[in-house]
Amino acid sequence: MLSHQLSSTFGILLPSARRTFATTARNLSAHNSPNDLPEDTFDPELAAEEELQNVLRQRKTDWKRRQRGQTFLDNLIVTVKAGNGGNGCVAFHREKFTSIGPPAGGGGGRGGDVYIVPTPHLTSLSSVPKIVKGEAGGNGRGTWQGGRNATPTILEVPVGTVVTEISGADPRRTKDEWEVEAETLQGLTAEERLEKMRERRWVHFPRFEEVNFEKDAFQDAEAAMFKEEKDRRRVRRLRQATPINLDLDKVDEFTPAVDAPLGTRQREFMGHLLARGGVGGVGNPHFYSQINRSPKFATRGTQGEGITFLLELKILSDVGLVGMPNAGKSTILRALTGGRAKTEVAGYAFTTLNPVVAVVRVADDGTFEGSTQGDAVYDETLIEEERERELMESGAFSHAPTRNQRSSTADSPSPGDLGAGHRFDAVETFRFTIADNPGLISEASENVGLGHSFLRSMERSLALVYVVDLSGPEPWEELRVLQEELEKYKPGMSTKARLVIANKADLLGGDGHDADAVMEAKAKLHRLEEYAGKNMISSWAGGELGRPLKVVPISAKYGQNLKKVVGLLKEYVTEVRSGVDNSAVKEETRIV
Ligand SMILES: Nc1nc2c(ncn2[C@@H]2O[C@H](COP(=O)(O)OP(=O)(O)OP(=O)(O)O)[C@@H](O)[C@H]2O)c(=O)[nH]1
Ligand SMILES: [Mg+2]
Repeated sequence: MLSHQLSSTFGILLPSARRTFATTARNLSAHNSPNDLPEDTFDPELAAEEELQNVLRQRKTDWKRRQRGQTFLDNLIVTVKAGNGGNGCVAFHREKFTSIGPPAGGGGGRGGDVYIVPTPHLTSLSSVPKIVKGEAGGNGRGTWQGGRNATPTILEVPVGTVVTEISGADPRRTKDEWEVEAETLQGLTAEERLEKMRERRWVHFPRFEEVNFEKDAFQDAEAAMFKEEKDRRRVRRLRQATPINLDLDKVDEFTPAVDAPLGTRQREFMGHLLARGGVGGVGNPHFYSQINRSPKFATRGTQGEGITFLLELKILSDVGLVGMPNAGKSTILRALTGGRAKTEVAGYAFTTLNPVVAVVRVADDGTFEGSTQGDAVYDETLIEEERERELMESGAFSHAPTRNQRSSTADSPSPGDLGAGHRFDAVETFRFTIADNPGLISEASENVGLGHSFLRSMERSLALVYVVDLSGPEPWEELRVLQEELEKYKPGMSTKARLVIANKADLLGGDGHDADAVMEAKAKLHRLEEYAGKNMISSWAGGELGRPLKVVPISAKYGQNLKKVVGLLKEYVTEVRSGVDNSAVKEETRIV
């Protein structure tokens, strides 16, 4: 929608049309000026392919919109049921010349435990199942063959997930095996109840059920079992009194003990235990005694623990970008990280579907990683891919030095000479995280557009930054809507805003020689500043006084004036992190 407005107001080519000119990217990277127009080399094959890509992307976006934020999950209730233990077996040994052998039923295997482990490969809880079932242990078999122990189930969740056990009187809590049994036994006579309870606990030799019940040996075994079960129940209740609470904010790595004796088996780290599997039942040899030399019963395995958990994904970032679709939030993120953050940029609304958090690294002199990229242009993802492919095919990278070669030839580099990536480590003195969010539109707080699940994740940013499209007809109107939506979602939320970024300033002011256009651009920026100064007040981090929001005009695409933004953000982040206000008002530099 906005790109249409842009194209008509400022006479630039629509992105989809622009992409069909194969030389666009090369032109932009060679001259690096917004006013250089591409040569007309239309490639119908490329155009058709790009059209198809566009349709596919648009379809994905439409589907996502229809889901109303359902596919981005940042909180989820998961019921975990560990595996049941395998049943014991009733069998007697048979072999040649031994017609009546000793009892030989094997025990059941252990039920599978369920573990949880954080992984950096996931970013949302949408792939986490709502019900997790552990594997059951194998049943015992004849000739003393024990059942197989079940392999544990490992539940992978994104890093930053907080796991809370739902316990107590909460109706969402999973009932334990005794509560479930009590429910099923309700309304039955005493005899029926005993029958049901025995059925759930014992395995009998075929047709010996009634005989077993009469035997003293069985009744003793049953009494012992009930006592043991009582202890098990008490242990389970004690465990429930201290609910599991985990904050999985880093990837745990298995570090083998260095002082372990040689030959000790190191247990692999599987994650954090959520639910313990059931114990396997015992086979009939277990009940062999002088008074019962032919036990014809065995026990069933116990049930695995069933626990309900609330998983919450906390996407914590220092700064959250808030803006309408197409304002250029993703481009800003890419420009600030020197293209390291891989977030999609395209000229249609709702390109970004899930929040993306990236780290901005700053050196002492205000240089940030993105500013080390020279005159890089942060264009739409498709155009950049195309540009890279063309360069690769033309062999432009064949003589490029490797990372090692680069570092060995550099003598005493200044921050500006260093490229992005590990080499920036040497000069980095400050870092903060910034979250690119999906676009907000009017009524987003009523779950229109991509819904309010994103507003919830924005809520977790320490500070917010508005991003508006300065080339749009009324950027102040965008600002008003954004503020209104934040307030409607949660009153007071807009006071977290610290800055207004007026993006796409390169589209204003003509080619710089047209005095009228420059005046017009300046007047527009002035009006925006006036609006922000009058209507938008951010709260001090530590006090009650308000402070009007600053407006910084930038061009994310051409990386202009970003140093100013990074400088201010560094200041604000330090302020909100410490809860103390120390902002110094400095004169703004303008690029129009
Ligand atoms: N001329 C110009 N175009 C820009 C600038 N920043 C972004 N754009 C273009 O604006 C369009 C939208 O950019 P995105 O970064 O995808 O916008 P967004 O705010 O992330 O959009 P959504 O993810 O849909 O909310 C793309 O075509 C960008 O190339 C800029 O500074 N100047
Ligand atoms: Mg985006």
